[in-house]
Amino acid sequence: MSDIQWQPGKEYREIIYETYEGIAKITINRPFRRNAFTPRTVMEMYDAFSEARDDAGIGVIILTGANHGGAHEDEAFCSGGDQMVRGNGGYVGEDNIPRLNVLDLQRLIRVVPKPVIAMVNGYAIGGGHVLHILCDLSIAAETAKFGQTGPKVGSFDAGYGAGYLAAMVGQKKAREIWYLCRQYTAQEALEMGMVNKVVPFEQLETETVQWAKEMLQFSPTALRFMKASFNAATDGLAGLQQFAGDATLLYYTSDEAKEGRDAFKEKRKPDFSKFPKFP
Ligand SMILES: CC(C)(COP(=O)(O)OP(=O)(O)OC[C@H]1O[C@@H](n2cnc3c(N)ncnc32)[C@H](O)[C@@H]1OP(=O)(O)O)[C@@H](O)C(=O)NCCC(=O)NCCSC(=O)CCC(=O)c1ccccc1C(=O)O
Repeated sequence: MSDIQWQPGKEYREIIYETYEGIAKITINRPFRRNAFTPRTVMEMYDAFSEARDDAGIGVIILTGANHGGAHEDEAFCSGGDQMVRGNGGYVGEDNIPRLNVLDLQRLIRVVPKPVIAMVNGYAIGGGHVLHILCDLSIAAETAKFGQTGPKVGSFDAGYGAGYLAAMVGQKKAREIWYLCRQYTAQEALEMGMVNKVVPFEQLETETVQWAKEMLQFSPTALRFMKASFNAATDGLAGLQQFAGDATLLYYTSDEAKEGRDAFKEKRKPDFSKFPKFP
């Protein structure tokens, strides 16, 4: 898709993890099923996002789908849960336990304190559509298609897939998307505010990496707080917890907080008198 020299990272079975100059790229690699996810795919994505989160050299994460080598119109970002492994109580993996573990991944994409870009190379459908919605930014190929299928296949996402989508595109449009199970073009997704930019398929990766590089020039702490503050506005107490956690992290790095810690360790009374009481 581009001539960017991605470096291979940790190895997985159903996804690919690569890095390039501060950017991590996570690619769902099940093109024969339009990149539908199994419990294993989701566990691997969870692990890869955690890997990118813990790596202090990584500032931006890209999520995308593997191409299967057909016409661009056939490519997929992700077609949601793999219906072939859907059992009674969720999606069944090799351990025979039925799971809806994509919900854990949704939370992680929200709370990972680095911008996540959905590089939508083709179909973003069902649970795959929800994943792109949850990413901080979405860059789409002109040929990408968007939509929910829940009511058609006996499923629904009444969490982020409904409420956060409605916050993004408006109540009427979100209801249309879910009630009618239609597919929308990349241009329509752009007009609805679900996508930041649409480019020809051939330029998708170069454009996405360019957006990542622009953000990498900026203060990671400022970007972290902006992400947390956008989440706090929509995620209730869980959003506030994330924002509060970031504030605590920043506070831990201050001499004022260190005085409290050091006084405890040195078995003395803390002296906070020297710290300014800002207006
Ligand atoms: C994506 C399509 C529109 C692509 O169409 P097309 O290019 O014509 O390709 P096909 O010939 O249909 O597909 C090629 C090949 O892939 C198989 N396949 C495609 N999608 C899936 C899938 N999701 N699961 C299993 N297999 C799939 C297809 O059968 C073909 O295989 P062959 O062997 O070659 O025949 C189109 O494929 C399509 O519409 N796919 C289905 C989309 C869909 O309905 N997805 C499921 C939605 S429900 C969901 O994702 C639940 C997610 C979830 O876990 C969840 C749980 C709880 C709360 C929230 C969620 C959440 O939503 O995240």
